[in-house]
Amino acid sequence: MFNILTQINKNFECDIAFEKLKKYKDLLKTWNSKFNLTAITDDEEIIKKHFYDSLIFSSYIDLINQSILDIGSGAGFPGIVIKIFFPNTNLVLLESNNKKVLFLKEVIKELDLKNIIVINERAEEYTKNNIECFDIVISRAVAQLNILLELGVQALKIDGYFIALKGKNYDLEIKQLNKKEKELGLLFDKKQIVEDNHLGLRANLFYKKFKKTSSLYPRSYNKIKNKPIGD
Ligand SMILES: C[S@@+](CC[C@H](N)C(=O)[O-])C[C@H]1O[C@@H](n2cnc3c(N)ncnc32)[C@H](O)[C@@H]1O
Repeated sequence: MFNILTQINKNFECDIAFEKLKKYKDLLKTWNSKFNLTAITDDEEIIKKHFYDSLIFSSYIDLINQSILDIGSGAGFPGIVIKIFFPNTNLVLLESNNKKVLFLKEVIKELDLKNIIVINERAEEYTKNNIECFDIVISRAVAQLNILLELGVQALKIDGYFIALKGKNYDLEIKQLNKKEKELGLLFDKKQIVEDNHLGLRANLFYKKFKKTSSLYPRSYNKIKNKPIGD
């Protein structure tokens, strides 16, 4: 059922991981009827559009022993899936929605995942108080790049990677930044483009932190939203 994942990495062929993934999928479907966690409910679609999509980036970066912050984890993408396949990572799932936080905690308990916690807070508050704590900050489908990078950059260590999992409009989002990511202490490093019949175009963008981020960032959410960097 999960064989498609071995296209990303043949080491993903592991009974324990697949067992956890199956449990996760079942929990997602059960809780979805109460909490409306995802519009994707078909088994094959969950595997491709959530599980597979959450792992594509992992072929471009070494995740062993890395501390990772997943901003706006929602129902656990990509954070929970990363944890299942890379058990020796340290994961923080950051999510502002209470119901999603309850679900994430239930998944962690039921799948018996270790070194992973859920924080019920907004990213712009959390990152202000957790400066340079993570090797990797990652996020999928939370905000446009010119907002997202400011929300998360303070929490990233120097030389760490900010990875934004994006779709077909990634080019426009990069243009909107007007190269102002440098002001945050980030440099565009590389991109991974994958085109697929079911997923469409996926663009995983890797930014590297080259210097400390000014304490001016992140600004309040209203300021970020009304005047994103690069505007
Ligand atoms: C569209 S969902 C995407 C969820 C998941 N990353 C995925 O790809 O399926 C966006 C999630 O980000 C959360 N979110 C939005 N802004 C946030 C913020 N500033 N801090 C923390 N979470 C946030 C929302 O509550 C929501 O669960």
